[in-house]
Amino acid sequence: MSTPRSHHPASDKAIDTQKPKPIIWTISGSDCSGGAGIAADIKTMHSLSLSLSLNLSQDNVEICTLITANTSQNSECLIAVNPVATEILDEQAKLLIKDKPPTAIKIGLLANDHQVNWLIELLARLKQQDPALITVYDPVANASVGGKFSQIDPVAIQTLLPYLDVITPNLPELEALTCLKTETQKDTEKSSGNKLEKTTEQAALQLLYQGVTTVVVKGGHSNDIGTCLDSAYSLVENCDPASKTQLNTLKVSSERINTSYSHGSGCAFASALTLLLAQGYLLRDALTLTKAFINQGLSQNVGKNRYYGAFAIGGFPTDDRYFPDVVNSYINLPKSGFPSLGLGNGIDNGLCTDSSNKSCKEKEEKLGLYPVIDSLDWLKKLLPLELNIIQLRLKDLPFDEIDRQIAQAVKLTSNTITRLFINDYWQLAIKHGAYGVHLGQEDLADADLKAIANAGLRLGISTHGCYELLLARQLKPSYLAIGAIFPTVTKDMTGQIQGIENLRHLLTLQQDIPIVAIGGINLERAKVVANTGVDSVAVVTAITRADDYRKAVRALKAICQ
Ligand SMILES: Cc1ncc(COP(=O)(O)OP(=O)(O)O)c(N)n1
Ligand SMILES: Cc1ncsc1CCOP(=O)(O)O
Ligand SMILES: [Mg+2]
Repeated sequence: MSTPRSHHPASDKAIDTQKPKPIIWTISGSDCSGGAGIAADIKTMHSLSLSLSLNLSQDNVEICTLITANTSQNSECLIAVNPVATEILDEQAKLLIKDKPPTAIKIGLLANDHQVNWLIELLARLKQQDPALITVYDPVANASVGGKFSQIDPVAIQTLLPYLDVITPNLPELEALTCLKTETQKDTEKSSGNKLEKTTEQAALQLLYQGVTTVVVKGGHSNDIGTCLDSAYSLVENCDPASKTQLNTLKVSSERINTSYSHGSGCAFASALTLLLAQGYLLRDALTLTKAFINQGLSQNVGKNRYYGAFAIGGFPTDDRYFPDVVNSYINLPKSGFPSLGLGNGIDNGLCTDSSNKSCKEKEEKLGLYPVIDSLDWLKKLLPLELNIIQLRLKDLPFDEIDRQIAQAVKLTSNTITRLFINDYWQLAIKHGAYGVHLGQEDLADADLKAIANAGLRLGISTHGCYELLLARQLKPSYLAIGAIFPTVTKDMTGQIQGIENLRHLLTLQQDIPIVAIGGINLERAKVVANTGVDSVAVVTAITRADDYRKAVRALKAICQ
């Protein structure tokens, strides 16, 4: 499965227009009432794709349909399935392969074993031709309105698993696929939450060992009436099946939305996930956005007196209230978060100890330009240019030298208006009393966040997409960085290029935390980035490789103010 977002060219306009248009096949049943199946798939993918682009006229997906069954159902009952012959499906697939080869395939209702066997052959062929093909299977077994869709032999499904990137069972479907009991057991008092979760995890593991790459378990049918937890499980690459830490788990949880208008929400879930993966979102972000999309649809029907009970398909979710909580494993979290940067709110920015120094006490409106530099030489050159913030990002130096340079940098910036952030070395930042620390996602795992907060240091955190942003937001940091906005020569950011549209979407989740944009930002791109409303623009080479760094700083400062 290819998950990284594609590299975007320089300008905003080019970013809007030059994304490859994915072709998505949906192999699913038709619901004559239009709420689920193929109809839900088409509506979901077009609606998401149209609203994904800020330029609303651009529908960035091509959808082809292979209908497996013509079902007779409405919002109250399912009375017939009527499978389509595999000869017809095969004829259609052969035609489509010629001029519309798929980027991704969303699979829904499979009506019988013949169809499963046909699909296995088809996927084997297509995956051989294009190993990047994304396949997502929603193993619909029962209709939400009651009634069984198919009597497929579980062994046939097991043979299908190696050709699937993602399978999206709800808890009853997971039980049916694995013969393991999960959280749907009514017996909640006897079994602790943890024990139940283990069983779900074990069931997911079983499917992973049978060959599917990722199992996304939808928690809608769990006994927990307060929350709804969706989890994605995949194996750590090259893991030893005997080892105990072999699972990668992502969990997103939301308050449960009580509505009976959910007909078609499973199809919408798998379709949204397929579209987002085909658009290049990483699994963690595709999962988070899909959950937000589903919450948005379910919320729209709460308390309304509608005559038909279908899930409401909206656009790309941008409203914070629909986004789930990312379940974190942070321990030792400081309760009240980290100090603010004292921007334009009358709060002392904490930089000045000399009360006679007037300029030092001034409050800025915006953080503005944020140079990230790798030496004391650069710090000395930039300090006279009166920047609100600078980061010292030292790499590949002996520890003693890093210690010495950080101590010196703190001295040089004391009693200036410049906030000095130290990258990575949080202990040395505390030791020498720096203004703040910048940490990446991996750095966070080893950092003592309480010690940083207790020492009164500010904290900036790198994020790359909505999952990490929601995760980092829980720490109440002093700022959040989003990157890389564009491809950059400074650091390998393969698969993490956000683009301007995604930056705009992410800004809707910032709450009151200042946002710093970083990665591949030069003078020309800085205008587009600043126009999104970010609080700060961080750059390395736009300054360090400029012909005239003073001129570059002046120009960038003017854009970013
Ligand atoms: C402002 C800002 N944003 C992002 C980064 C990257 O930090 P990190 O992910 O920890 O990577 P390294 O810089 O350590 O390579 C940053 N330094 N500053
Ligand atoms: C450190 C870092 N983190 C994300 S992108 C990046 C490098 C930014 O450098 P440049 O401004 O030269 O693209
Ligand atoms: Mg780091």
